[in-house]
Amino acid sequence: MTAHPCLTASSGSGRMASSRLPILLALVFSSFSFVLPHSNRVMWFQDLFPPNVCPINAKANTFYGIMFDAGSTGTRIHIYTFVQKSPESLPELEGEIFESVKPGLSAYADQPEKGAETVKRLLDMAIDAVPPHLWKKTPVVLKATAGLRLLSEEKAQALLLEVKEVFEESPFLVPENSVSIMDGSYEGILAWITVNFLTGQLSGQNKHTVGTLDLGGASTQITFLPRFEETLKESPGDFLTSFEMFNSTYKLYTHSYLGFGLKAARLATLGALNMEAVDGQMFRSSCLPKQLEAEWHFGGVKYRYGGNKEGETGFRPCYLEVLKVVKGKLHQPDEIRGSSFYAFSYYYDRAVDTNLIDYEQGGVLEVRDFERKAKEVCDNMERYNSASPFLCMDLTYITALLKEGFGFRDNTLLQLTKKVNNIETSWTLGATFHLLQSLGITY
Ligand SMILES: Nc1nc2c(ncn2[C@@H]2O[C@H](COP(=O)(O)OP(=O)(O)O)[C@@H](O)[C@H]2O)c(=O)[nH]1
Ligand SMILES: [Ca+2]
Repeated sequence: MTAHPCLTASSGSGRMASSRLPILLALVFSSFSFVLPHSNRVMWFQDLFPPNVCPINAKANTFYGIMFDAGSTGTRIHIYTFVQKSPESLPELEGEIFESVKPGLSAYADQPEKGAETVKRLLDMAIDAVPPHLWKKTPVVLKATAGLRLLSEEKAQALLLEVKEVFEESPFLVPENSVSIMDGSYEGILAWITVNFLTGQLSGQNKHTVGTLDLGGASTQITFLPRFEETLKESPGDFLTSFEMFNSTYKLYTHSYLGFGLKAARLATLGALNMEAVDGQMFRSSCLPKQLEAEWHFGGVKYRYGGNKEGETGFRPCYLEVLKVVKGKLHQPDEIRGSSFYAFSYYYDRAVDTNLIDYEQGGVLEVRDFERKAKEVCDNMERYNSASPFLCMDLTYITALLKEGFGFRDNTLLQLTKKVNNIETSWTLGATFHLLQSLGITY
């Protein structure tokens, strides 16, 4: 059978996600208020590539936005497709093409050109996905997060400069400030916008927004819309930010804790975070299998680590080690104790790794579920068959971060979500809305 031309045109390894399921996501670009009309439309060829993202089938009313997430552990491209069916109707978010590469840009701190090359390879996917006559109208932006925040200014800027060159050489629209390090508070706000938009909470009268928890490699964010006056009064000033989008102003509680991402926390637990010259030093922990001795590369630095050969291992000593990393270091808003949160990134990944949730479906957990798994893994470390020697440490850190860091209760509910209506729950969608808004792009 001959492959459909659409498949040939977009045959990269990219995955196309379409918001084809009952909800079609519509947005009003003029006012940027978003509505969620219902549709049971079945798209032609929908399981492979919906026609609207196939260049050969692209309709005149399709437009695109390209957002790169330069995270500490990987670089990802999100190519969003919007469709306006008639001049009177509202443009709709139609789908997303998503692809990622590892490691992240910060691993190329001393080879900025090589780092930029990884961005170029991802951008080539957009050349296939966006029809040529729309290239000039399609904005491309890269925002870096904690990995680059932790590099020296000089090294980070060298990387960003090389990426900027890649963008300038591409046929896409390169807005001012298209390559930058994102402020941590935006990371939380934009992820909150994404999740609440995708779950339909930003439209209509009865807005019941949900808080979001993102656990990256190098930093972690918590964001929610405070309901109680107390929270506004008791929070440090820089934890509260007003943000305007979709014709509403949201006064959000948000904070990004740099150095509290899962991988940075491993280094902190090992006592190796921010060590300038590691020089073959061995870092040991009771959270690792006793006999383990290995090497680990993070942010372009090599670390040697191992288990407590002679000493204790297991959940209790591990928890005490990890506690030192989080105890008293995070602000604890009372209001969150009883509420439920959407959680993604490494919360999701580690819950999948330990069969707490299904990879495709996600699920709802209580904070104590992470603790139960941490005990199970840490107290059976020699027998537990895990892909990563850090599984005990990671689960213990997640438990301590949630309970002792943020102050959640054992029974606080966490909605573990990777995708909503087939769109990745990432700050990148919120950032794309913001970008299109600032560029005044309407069809
Ligand atoms: N759901 C979702 N998770 C993502 C996406 N991109 C990265 N992640 C997760 O983010 C985590 C890595 O964090 P990363 O962004 O590299 O580090 P950061 O710079 O500290 O935020 C891993 O758990 C990834 O699975 C995405 O588009 N969607
Ligand atoms: Ca991230």
